[in-house]
Amino acid sequence: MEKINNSGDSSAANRSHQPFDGISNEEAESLLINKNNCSEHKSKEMTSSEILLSDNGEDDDSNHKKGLHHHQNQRRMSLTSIVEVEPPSSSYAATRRTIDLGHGSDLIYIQRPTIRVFGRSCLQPRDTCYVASSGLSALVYSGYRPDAYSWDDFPPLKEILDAIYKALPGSRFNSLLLNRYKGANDYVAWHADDEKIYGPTPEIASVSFGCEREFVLKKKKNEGSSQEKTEDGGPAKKRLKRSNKEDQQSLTLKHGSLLVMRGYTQRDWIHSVPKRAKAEGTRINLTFRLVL
Ligand SMILES: O=C(O)CCC(=O)C(=O)O
Ligand SMILES: [Fe+2]
Repeated sequence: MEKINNSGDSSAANRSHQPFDGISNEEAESLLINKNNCSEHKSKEMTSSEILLSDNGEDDDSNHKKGLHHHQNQRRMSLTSIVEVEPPSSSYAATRRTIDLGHGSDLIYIQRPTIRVFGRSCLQPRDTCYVASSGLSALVYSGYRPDAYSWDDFPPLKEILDAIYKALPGSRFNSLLLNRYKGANDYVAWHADDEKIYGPTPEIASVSFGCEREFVLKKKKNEGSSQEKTEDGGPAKKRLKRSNKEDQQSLTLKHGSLLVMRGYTQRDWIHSVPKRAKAEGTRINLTFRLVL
């Protein structure tokens, strides 16, 4: 992610944008926030206990000091318990430095993980968290390899997954990338989720909570698209430079919505959630994926 990948063809892809009824109010509330359209209602800033997992470590190390606060007997975990989970140990170690000043003084410095964009190292412009079944191939994107949390730590995620299965019979997902957009300036840059671990036609189920945001798709620019190939698979026609309406799609992803990207969407299209000045509230997005 965070990368522009212009490789691949450009055949049309299956997309759907449907109301996602699978999540009860209670469920949504336990996961979130503010159901208002944030451009109409200024959202209250989330308190620290409401903030979903952040791997940025930029505030302090209090979450880590508090240690695990799993309320395992609780049917639904509150956001508080989701927040106060220690990150998986190796990424934690990689981004945390202790400096012993001697004589009983020390410093702890926690670096927010960086990604690489156009060869440059930068901070992710949103917070992320990766949850995956054990034993799967590692996810690596933009030079960043997040460690995976366990599903068992977050019962609400399993319930959301069950609701997705009801909406999408026959689907299967074993991993999840969570994105938290804290406000107008958080975004995800143009990219395709075309990592090999997802296979050639990944199905990605994307559930949104909180502030609605625009989701934009753009057809990849490469020649040799499947649409442009001749029936016998011969050379593609030269592509016209100007883009037309069919080359772009834009959807508003509302609170509680489910968007499914399927078929060759990742091969042939790139997508983004751009910065939007009016999107003042926090948005949580969960993308369920199948690592093959
Ligand atoms: O937040 C969204 O709706 C999209 C997130 C996304 O594209 C991703 O996680 O790969
Ligand atoms: Fe994506």
